[in-house]
Amino acid sequence: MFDENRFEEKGHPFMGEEAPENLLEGLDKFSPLQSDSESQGYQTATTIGDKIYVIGGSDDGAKLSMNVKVFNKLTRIWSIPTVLGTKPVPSKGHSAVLLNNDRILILMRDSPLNDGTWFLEVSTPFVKEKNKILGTEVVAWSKGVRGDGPKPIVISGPSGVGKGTLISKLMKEFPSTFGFSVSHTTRAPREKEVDGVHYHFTERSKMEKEIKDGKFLESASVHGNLYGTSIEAVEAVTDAGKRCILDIDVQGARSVRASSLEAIFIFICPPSLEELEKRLRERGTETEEQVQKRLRNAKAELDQGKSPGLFDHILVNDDLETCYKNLKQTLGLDETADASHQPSMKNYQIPLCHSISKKDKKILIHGGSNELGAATPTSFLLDASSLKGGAPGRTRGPKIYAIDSLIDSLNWIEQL
Ligand SMILES: Nc1ncnc2c1ncn2[C@@H]1O[C@H](COP(=O)(O)OP(=O)(O)OP(=O)(O)O)[C@@H](O)[C@H]1O
Ligand SMILES: Nc1nc2c(ncn2[C@@H]2O[C@H](COP(=O)(O)O)[C@@H](O)[C@H]2O)c(=O)[nH]1
Repeated sequence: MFDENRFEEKGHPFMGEEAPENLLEGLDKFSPLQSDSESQGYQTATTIGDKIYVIGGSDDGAKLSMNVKVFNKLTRIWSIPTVLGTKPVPSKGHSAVLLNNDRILILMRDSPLNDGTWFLEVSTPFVKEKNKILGTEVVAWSKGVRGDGPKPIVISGPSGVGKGTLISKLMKEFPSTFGFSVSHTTRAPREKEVDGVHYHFTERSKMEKEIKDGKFLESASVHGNLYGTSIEAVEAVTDAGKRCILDIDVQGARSVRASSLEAIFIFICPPSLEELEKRLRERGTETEEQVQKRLRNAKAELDQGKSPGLFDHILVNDDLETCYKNLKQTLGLDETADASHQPSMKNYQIPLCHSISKKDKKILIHGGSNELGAATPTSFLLDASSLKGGAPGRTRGPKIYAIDSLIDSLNWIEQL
């Protein structure tokens, strides 16, 4: 049984190499090799309770696959779980370290740290919830994003209030900061709407199947059609290094609030129902019957918008420029600065050959001995003690400290 508090030391996962003797001397605080995570060929095997999670797969020519299968030690039966989230691009192998007993940290060999740090969640709250809904064993991939990263923004409000108009203004003024989460919908495209840009327009039966397969962060029936945010839509924006904006209805906002996606929730109100009706009609995109339906729904949505704890901010969109200014203020954007500007973090390479030591949530990735003062560190300390977010979406907050010399690495071990 895994014991979170014990020290562990893992050898190089694929080559069967042992850590250099002089490093092992310094690692005397760590117990000998443990069996929580072992490897064979291009796979790692991580034991959690009665289950062994085997990650990786066959070498299909130039590419390795990142498949997941589970061996139940009690029943001695292999199973293939439902895998949610975007899986890592295969590399030259990986290391696996169990964290928190609910997720496996995966480090892709010979990859930049920014691209090569992944988590396979096996029993986080998100995975447990999906287990229940889907009735199958579920695991979920989530990429590690260094630093805190900006929170996604959920914008809700009745149809015609001006959500899309405000979002367009924001994306136009801050093109490198924000990215739009392109939803799926079963409604027909409007004249100027482009598939894949405004929405992914889809068939109801296809979308229903994808919802069942767990591909959506949230979905809802809105004004008679299905709408939903796929996990992929949110991840695509984050992968582009942008802050994700979701334009979704109140039911969707409620689902996202209940998920592990930490976001800022903003509700946009009209100055009056009369003005809302005027805007909907003047937009001219709906039939009279649809306008009536949207107005009826607006009353309920306005009530729900006031539900305690659901929205962090409520803004009234009376004068467009005033509301836009308030929105920017709410998001901490001033008139001139592009808020995407974050201090850049150095992106080191995960060594092709490395050993891993772990104590609690601190992981030493030792890439072999390095000359004192060498330009590129080969050892790193990864501190996973303040992880945030996770599947669906990215896991924010793993801290990486480069270790420049063997002496430093021994000092770190002392501090562990
Ligand atoms: N402050 C405003 N004053 C006057 N008209 C506005 C204002 N904000 C938006 N509009 C107009 O109202 C109409 C509806 O706006 P928009 O399409 O952005 O609403 P929406 O909330 O995104 O609607 P939906 O939820 O149906 O997508 C548009 O024609 C837009 O130009
Ligand atoms: N729950 C979700 N609601 C969504 C999503 N995408 C859009 N919407 C909401 O639907 C209505 C109608 O939109 P329209 O484009 O047909 O006018 C509006 O309130 C949107 O916010 C979604 O992915 N999930």
